[in-house]
Amino acid sequence: MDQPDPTLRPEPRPEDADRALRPQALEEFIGQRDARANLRVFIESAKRRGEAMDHTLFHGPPGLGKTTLAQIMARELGVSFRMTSGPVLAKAGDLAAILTNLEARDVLFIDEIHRLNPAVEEVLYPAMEDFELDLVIGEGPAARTVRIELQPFTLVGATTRLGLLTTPLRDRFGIPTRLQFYTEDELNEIVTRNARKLGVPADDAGAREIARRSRGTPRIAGRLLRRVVDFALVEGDGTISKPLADGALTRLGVDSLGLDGADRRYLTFIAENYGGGPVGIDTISAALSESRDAIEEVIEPFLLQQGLVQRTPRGRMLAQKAWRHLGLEAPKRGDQTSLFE
Ligand SMILES: Nc1ncnc2c1ncn2[C@@H]1O[C@H](COP(=O)(O)OP(=O)(O)OP(=O)(O)O)[C@@H](O)[C@H]1O
Ligand SMILES: [Mg+2]
Repeated sequence: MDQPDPTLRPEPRPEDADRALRPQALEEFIGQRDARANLRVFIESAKRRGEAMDHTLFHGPPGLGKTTLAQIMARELGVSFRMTSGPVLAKAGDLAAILTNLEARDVLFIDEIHRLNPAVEEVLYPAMEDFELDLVIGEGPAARTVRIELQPFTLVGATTRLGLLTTPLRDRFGIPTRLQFYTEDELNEIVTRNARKLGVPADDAGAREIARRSRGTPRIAGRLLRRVVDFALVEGDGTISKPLADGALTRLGVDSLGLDGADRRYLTFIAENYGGGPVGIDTISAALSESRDAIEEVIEPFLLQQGLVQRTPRGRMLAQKAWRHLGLEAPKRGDQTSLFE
């Protein structure tokens, strides 16, 4: 089975040379209006009080700006940014070493926080709540606990899977923030600005074409822009117009809704093998050779948001819009059809 083109997936890739394009200040960060407005207040308040800002949890699909916002928070708070991730913190001691090295009000960013080892998570609770660390030293009857005071700090967690967080951990975040897919207008602004930064200007229709086909995701917009820039420089006149963007994106296999090969395989499978569903996630996962996690975290959120697919208790179902997009005729289901229009 053909593998999805990694360029078009929202997960981070090593070749993401997007540091130059990453917004550095809250002011430069486009979109996520509500989250941004709230963060501005909480950051300003923490600064006026001279205290560490409350622990903040960013959740939402990959590539929407969780890491970027965490970095911006540290910069706006004027503190250091320390970064680690759930899978990297294997032992309680790993986390303890990081926590004891934090300075007052620092931001500690834990990416993929839903993948913390339970023993490490135990250490995190008192650290988040009381800025204290209970360390067990030694083993067996000689074991004893020492309590270490920590500097007050801000934990910023990020996860694509809020549902996998334990309740005690979730409850310890004062500021839970859900990131949303970006609108076409917001992505248009991001693409226009980034094209200018890359020295290859885009006219409005050109930028909009890239925005429309970026799956609501700035990371994908950044990647598609870089590829379109290549076409503009080599086969075009060094600027991005709609025909140029359209031609480049079509050659990259990005369709008019921004769906890539994996998305289309998912939709086509349900259409052709299950008459539009319902079909269970495990069946889809086995048939497409994609992990269930990848389907739930990466493929489905955008298809659900676009109203192409519905989640029902009996499984996934295609909506009318998906049939239209695939250019297929939806089977007649009697009175059920209207439910999924
Ligand atoms: N609001 C924005 N404006 C401009 N660029 C953005 C914005 N949000 C994100 N980006 C860009 O999109 C890319 C992905 O952002 P980021 O790494 O913060 O996503 P993420 O949510 O942490 O993803 P993951 O879940 O995979 O870790 C970065 O290159 C960043 O520069
Ligand atoms: Mg990230």
